[in-house]
Amino acid sequence: MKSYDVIVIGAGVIGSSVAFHLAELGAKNVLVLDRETIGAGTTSQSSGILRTHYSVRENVELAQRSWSVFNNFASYLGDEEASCGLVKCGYLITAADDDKLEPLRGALAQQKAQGIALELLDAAQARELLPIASFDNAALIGYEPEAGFADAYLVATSFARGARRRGVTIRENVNVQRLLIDNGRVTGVSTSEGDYHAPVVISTQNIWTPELAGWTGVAMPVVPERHAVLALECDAAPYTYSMPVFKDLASPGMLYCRSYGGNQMLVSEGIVGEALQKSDAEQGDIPLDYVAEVGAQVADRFPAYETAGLASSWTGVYDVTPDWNPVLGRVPGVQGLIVGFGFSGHGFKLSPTVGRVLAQEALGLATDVSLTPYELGRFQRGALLTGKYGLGAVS
Ligand SMILES: NCCCC(=O)O
Repeated sequence: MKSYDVIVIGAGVIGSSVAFHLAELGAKNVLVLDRETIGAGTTSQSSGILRTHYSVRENVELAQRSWSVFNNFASYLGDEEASCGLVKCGYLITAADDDKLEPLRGALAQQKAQGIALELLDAAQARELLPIASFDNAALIGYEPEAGFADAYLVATSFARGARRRGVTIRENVNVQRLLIDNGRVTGVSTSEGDYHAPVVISTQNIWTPELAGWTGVAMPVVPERHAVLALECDAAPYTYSMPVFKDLASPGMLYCRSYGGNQMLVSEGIVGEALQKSDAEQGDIPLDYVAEVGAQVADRFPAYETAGLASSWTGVYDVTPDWNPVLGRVPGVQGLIVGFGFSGHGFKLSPTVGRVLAQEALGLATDVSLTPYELGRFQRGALLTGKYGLGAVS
């Protein structure tokens, strides 16, 4: 079987980004393997939100660097046909006078100190941007103009195309069945179509990372968690593309919303979801009670949505770690193995930079940002990266 310099497992948005950056940084002989097709797993379920708002300082930097890629996507890829489907509508976040207020104030100040363009708005200014919402209970409102949303599937396929054009081999519908390890060092992978050899393997297996734990005997703290997304339609108050993405820390479910299709509202809760026994990106049931519960929260903030209809709904599965932040870097005890997993529902917005730093690490180059805060050992050391709003996909 053929030998490669680096093998990447998984061609979702993270794996495709890793592959692109490996080639861009000069790797000549790279193989990517995916059990299905490029971007077909959890990537295609992403809500696509792009923001640099985080309460964890390290995440702000990953998101900030990534935003500049999304904002110049075609030139970054050197492909004038490439598009990430960016809708640059900005990001509005609010808290009421409750336990989220001071964490929000702190996160906004920290973002500002990190050079993020940010404005503090009063309710009237917020209503100019998002006239379908009421801001009666808003004690603090932050606005990030350089933010919005994009299409994660388009990004994954564009990175994959860029990787292929630079000589990377991407093989779809190939299932990796185990790692080949000799004397504590990776030597390749065994797959449904035979063995492939490489001294470096990068796993971007997302919700399938528990398989890697089984192959290596190294604990990988990650749980697949299902989340539901609703698309609501309200003729009296369409959520247009010019209206910002909105994060409502004052709602019980810490809702996030954005325009969907230019007139509907995509909405979901930003809290802990349904843990699954088995990794599986299949669609799950969305109980009517859940729709009613989220609908009531939406109507509290968007009064006209009291009479909104449910246009569509779907589920997405997150690879959730104990602190809702990713694990990036080498796996102690298995030389040559690098991982990127545990994105906990906010990996898309970080994907360009994560792909680049994992590629840098694999090639023995200095990484643009330190991977130390994200290393696997943080869970044992108790150096968690938990966000200040608690568990959920804000971090
Ligand atoms: N997967 C949901 C991400 C929501 C957010 O970026 O706030």
